[in-house]
Amino acid sequence: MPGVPTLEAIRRVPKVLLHDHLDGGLRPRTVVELAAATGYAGLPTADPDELGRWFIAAANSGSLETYLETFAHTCGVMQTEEALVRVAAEAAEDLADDGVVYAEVRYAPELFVERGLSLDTVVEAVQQGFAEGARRAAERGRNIRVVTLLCAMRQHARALEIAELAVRYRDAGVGGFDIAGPEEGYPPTRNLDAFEYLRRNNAHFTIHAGEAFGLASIWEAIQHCGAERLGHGVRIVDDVKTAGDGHVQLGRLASYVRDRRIPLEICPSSNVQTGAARSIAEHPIGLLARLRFRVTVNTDNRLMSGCTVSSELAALVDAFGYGWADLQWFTINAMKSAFLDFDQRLELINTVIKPGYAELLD
Ligand SMILES: O=c1[nH]cnc2c1ncn2[C@@H]1O[C@H](CO)[C@@H](O)[C@H]1O
Ligand SMILES: [Zn+2]
Repeated sequence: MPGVPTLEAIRRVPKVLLHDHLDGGLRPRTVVELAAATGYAGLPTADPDELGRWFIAAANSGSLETYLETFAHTCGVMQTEEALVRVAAEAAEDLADDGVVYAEVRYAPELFVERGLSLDTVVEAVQQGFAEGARRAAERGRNIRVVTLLCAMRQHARALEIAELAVRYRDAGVGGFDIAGPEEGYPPTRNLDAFEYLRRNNAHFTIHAGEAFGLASIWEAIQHCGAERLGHGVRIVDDVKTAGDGHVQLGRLASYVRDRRIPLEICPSSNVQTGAARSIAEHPIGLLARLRFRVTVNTDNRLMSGCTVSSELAALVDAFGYGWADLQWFTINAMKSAFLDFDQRLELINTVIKPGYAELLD
């Protein structure tokens, strides 16, 4: 089936996901059922279809801060071990059904302790859920490997504690660390102690930067904090100048990011919803991919954007005319950038990804 990649065909090829939030990927029906089971009374509606539409509309706000308000409801229903196990298991199954073969799913453990769970219990419940979900998917012939990333929230002051948690569980499925939450007013250097601790312990971390705020945030994340990857990072285009004759010139920071092959975890639909990009067609990913930055394509929040990895890729095919070779490039970029041992990354590239695209490339 070479030719233009359709959504159905894209769903069948192996894909890799590096930036997906556990609390942004629940099934609407699960939110409703967990609200009933746990006594959470804050949902705007108990009808799953309506609720799904509500999340997308509410997240379509044009600002990161308003977009983030929708997480009160998902976190509200994720305060018990049973709920965490179920949400993680369903996430693994949904990603596997979309053809994702390797995923890094992130969440902030500190958001799930409102009813007395300990941080350790939260991590163990989520790991159990992913193991169960991956096993159920494998029974249906869908193999997926899921690694978790622990986020600290920028506006709280628990980053060091969460970094320690990530290191404590690194041999139990936790692949790394991240900071999330509102970007403006919360520069990554506020959490320098956490990043220094992680580096001393040879641990992996990415930082949400260059989404709602610009180059200063990206520069701090890389040069002060030592981030290996950038969550979003789209604002790096502010350091790329295109002259009237089409000549493109990279500033020092953009050059550094490209030269060092620092992965950009791009989430197109999410960026349109928060106002970081005007539309998919005008999204900086087109330019960044053309300039051969280490671009990866991600969902961010499947519930709030009503998307999957396949639908994000299909939207890019529509907007930029990408073919199978481009989709394989995004996928291999992501696999190369994963917080996974080098030999395991290589094995997935050679035994799963390349064979999955081989007959589509002419
Ligand atoms: O695009 C984003 N930028 C910054 N923070 C985000 C984004 N998406 C989700 N979260 C935040 O990350 C927390 C942990 O998963 C979520 O609760 C949400 O507040
Ligand atoms: Zn994110």
